[in-house]
This record gives sequence, C-alpha cells and structure tokens, in this order.
Amino acid sequence: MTSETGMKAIAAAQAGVDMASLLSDEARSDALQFEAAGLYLDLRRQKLTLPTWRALVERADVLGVDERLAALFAGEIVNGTEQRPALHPACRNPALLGESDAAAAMIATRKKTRAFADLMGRPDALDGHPVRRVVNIGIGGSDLGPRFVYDALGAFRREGVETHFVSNLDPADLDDALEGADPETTLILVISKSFTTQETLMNARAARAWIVEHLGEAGVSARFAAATACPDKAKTFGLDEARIFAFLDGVGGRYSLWSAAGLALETGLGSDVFDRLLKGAQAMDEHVATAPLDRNMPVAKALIDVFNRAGLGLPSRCVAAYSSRLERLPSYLQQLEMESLGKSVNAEGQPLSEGHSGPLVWGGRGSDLQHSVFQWLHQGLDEAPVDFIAIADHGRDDERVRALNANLAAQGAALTHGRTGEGALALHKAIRGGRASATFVMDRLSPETLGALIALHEHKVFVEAVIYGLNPFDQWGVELGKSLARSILSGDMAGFDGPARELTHRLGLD
Ligand SMILES: O=P(O)(O)OC[C@H]1O[C@](O)(CO)[C@@H](O)[C@@H]1O
Repeated sequence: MTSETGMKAIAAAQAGVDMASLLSDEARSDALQFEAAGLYLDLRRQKLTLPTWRALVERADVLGVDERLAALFAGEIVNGTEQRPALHPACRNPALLGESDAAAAMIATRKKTRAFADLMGRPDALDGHPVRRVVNIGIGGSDLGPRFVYDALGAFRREGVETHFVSNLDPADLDDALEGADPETTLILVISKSFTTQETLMNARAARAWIVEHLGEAGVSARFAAATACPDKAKTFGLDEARIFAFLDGVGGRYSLWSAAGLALETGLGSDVFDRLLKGAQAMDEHVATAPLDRNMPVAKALIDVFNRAGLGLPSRCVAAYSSRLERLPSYLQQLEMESLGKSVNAEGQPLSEGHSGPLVWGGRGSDLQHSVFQWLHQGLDEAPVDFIAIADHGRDDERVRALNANLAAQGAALTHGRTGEGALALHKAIRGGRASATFVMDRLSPETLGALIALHEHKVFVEAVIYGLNPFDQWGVELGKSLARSILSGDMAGFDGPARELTHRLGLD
C-alpha cells in the first residue's frame, strides 16, 4: 500500500475554480446534500466541482472503503499494530458479532450496568443512603466522550443526581467536583480502559482518601464503581468485584462511551436515554454500512476532509457548534480525530506523503466564535474550512433562537461570497470569500440525533484512515511523554537535557 491518494492531482484538475459560481449547478447541488439518521449535511459550500466530487468517490471505491467498512462491522482485526478489532459498532449492536463470546460479554455487562444505574433512583443505594452526586474520574476517551454527551443531553438529566467529571492532576479539579458534596451520598466512578493511567489512578486514590477520611474504610466499597478492560487491576486497587464493569480490549478508549465506560451516562441520564443514544448511533451505522458511496454521509464528509487537507493543503478545520450544549464537541473531536489520524506512517510503517494525515481540529461555540476567531477566518491570510453545526428547533419560540441560527446561516454565506470593500477603507473592508464550509443540521438535539452525530464522526475518521492508508486505532505517540514523566517523578534524570533538569529543579521536583 502507498500513502499517495491522488488528491493533489484531483485538486490540480480544478485549479482556479470559482466557488460562488458552482452554486447554480443543480446536479452538483443534488450530489452534495445528504440526509441520514435524523441529520442533514450540506456540502455545497465546499471548494469542489462536480467532476472533482465524482473523482473523490471513485478514489473511495478504488481504495476499498466498502470492504474496509464491512471488515469493521464484522469485528475483523482492523487495528493492525495492536492486532485487535474495533468493537464500538458492536457495543451499539452486539448482534454484529453473532453468537460469539464477545457479544455475550457485551450483553451481560450491559445488563449489569443497567441494574446498577437503576440503583440511582433508590433511597438506599449507597449503604442506606441515596446517590446525590456522581464523580466520574477518567481522562482522554474515559472522560471526553461521556462528559460531552452529559453536557449535550443536559435536558435529559436524571433528577436529584448531579454528575461531575474529573480528569486533571491539578488537585483543584477533584476539589471542585467534591465541593459541597456529602460523602455519604457521593458515588465515585473510576473509568480507565487500562487501569494504569497515572492521572486517573492518582485522582481515584485522592477520592478514596476523601471517603475514608469521612466514612472510614467501610464506606469505600459501596461508593466506588469502575469500568475497565482490566478488571483484575481494578480489584487489586481495592474495588468490589460486583461494582467492576468490564468492557473488551477491542473497544478503543476514544470510541468507548458506548460501552461500560459510558457508565456516568447511564447513572446520570438513565438507561433509557442511553439506549436512545445507542439507537441513534446504530441508525448511522446502518446508513454507513448500506448507502452507496456517493450517497453516504460519513464517506462524503471523509472525502471532503481528506480533499481539503491533502488536496488543497489546508492544515486545520474549525468546528463551530451553534449550541451551548454542544460546546464540548470540538474537544471531543480533537481526541477522536487527532489521536486517530495524527500519524506519520501508514499501516505498513511507510512514511505518509505530505498532508496525508489528519488536520488540527479546533473550534467552539457559535455565535461566541464570531467575536473571537471569525475575523481570522474571513480576512486572515491562512485558511481553514468550517463545519457549522445547527439545531433547527431549540425547543422554544424565542427571538434569541432565531438570531442564533440567522448568525449561522449568515456566516456560511459570508465565507463563500465575501464582499467588495467600499469607501476610503475599501481595502480593509474587502473580504475575499471563496472559503469552504459544511453545514450539519439536526432537527432537535435528542439522544438519537446526538448518537448519530457522534457515530457519523467515528465512521468519517475510519474512512479517512482508509484513504490515507493509516491505522486510526493506535496512539503510540502519546507513550513517550508518559514514560519520561514517570522517570522524572522517580528522580531518574539520566538522559534528560539541560532545560529539562533546570525545569525539574525550578518546579521543585528534585
Ligand atoms: O482509559 P485509560 O486506559 O485510562 O486511557 C485514557 C486515555 O489515554 C490514552 O491512552 C492516551 O492519551 C487515550 O487513548 C485514552 O483514551
């Protein structure tokens, strides 16, 4: 396999294209709008002609996207460097794995997490006390997914139970989560696939010490639960086996919110809401697995993102969600996309060509972004495509909702068309336009549409990886820093350079 995708040649064939004039091409308009699983996607504001779009779809076909998707859904080994399948679709639908041990394990764990989540409504859930606060301790995939979904589904939260998320080693993170909490009514969830992650274990130890300080050792077992792929390590940590929820090694950390790692969602939103989230994701799974390549929403978005990065050479993408509840979408996508696609070699270990790995993903909440970074997007010398995420119905008839969505619609048009400056400041006021954007619309922010939106991005990343020829399921790049930090902590500074030694001293670590 080679990392050459032909994207540069495809882009060169449409050099000098005028984006605004493409909008009147009806066949192109039909080809670049998609609907699936409650989502609408408009790609008409991308910088590509209809022949270019057709060439991209052909590349997807030639590179075997259909076959790779089939392998993913069949639970085959798609993570070559770790010799694992990627089982997140099966978390949504264990039947994909047939009558296998893996499917049975998934079903059994789900039964166990559901029963555990049902405890949340009981007045005696924790040794005779109700649960009032849940603290989810985890980092990376064991934090970002559940935290994002919990925020996004703020309208669906279980009454009487508040959930806090702790990921950072800064003690202020746990302090804030425990502020005002009653130890008797507080449940700590330790979420770690490996159960070796420094941040998570240190915070879990600190939370344990807090419980012991107030309730003694006897208070621990009822107030701790864990989700992990390494249940033995959770047992060694001193947790009660009945409250350890195992998920499979084949579920990648950044794809794990659908598994027991999403325990905070079952406890905080309820199992029925969690089911609806899974159903929404499953609807997107069915779409990606069955729709033809040229009508397939995740495939289309993947092709556009690869084209922008490898064809047009744009090194980043801005995600602008016009919804406060979706504010964490960009940070969630940062891990999903950058940990998956931030690679320098292809699946065979050969160097990737320039521009043939994932871009920097950044963004935030509209319309706030319009008052910070949009100046750069409209008039800066650098260029980044923008993904707009819109919710048609925010559940209320309110002038602010209309204005919020009017702002979103205006930004896409402004990026496309720009404007000619007038008057004395003509040069300063001129906006070049011709800048690409994509628009997602969900009718409402529901568990189903959210599930579909997340699954769409998971599949998009998978398809991008197929086109680039890289493995999206490993993350060897994060290991070096972890092991160097362990050396510094243990006082082993051999091999460190001068600045590292000085900094260690300045920070009082020696
Ligand atoms: O769930 P764990 O094993 O604690 O890992 C947390 C995170 O650390 C990483 O391995 C590296 O940052 C992520 O991929 C993962 O989501």
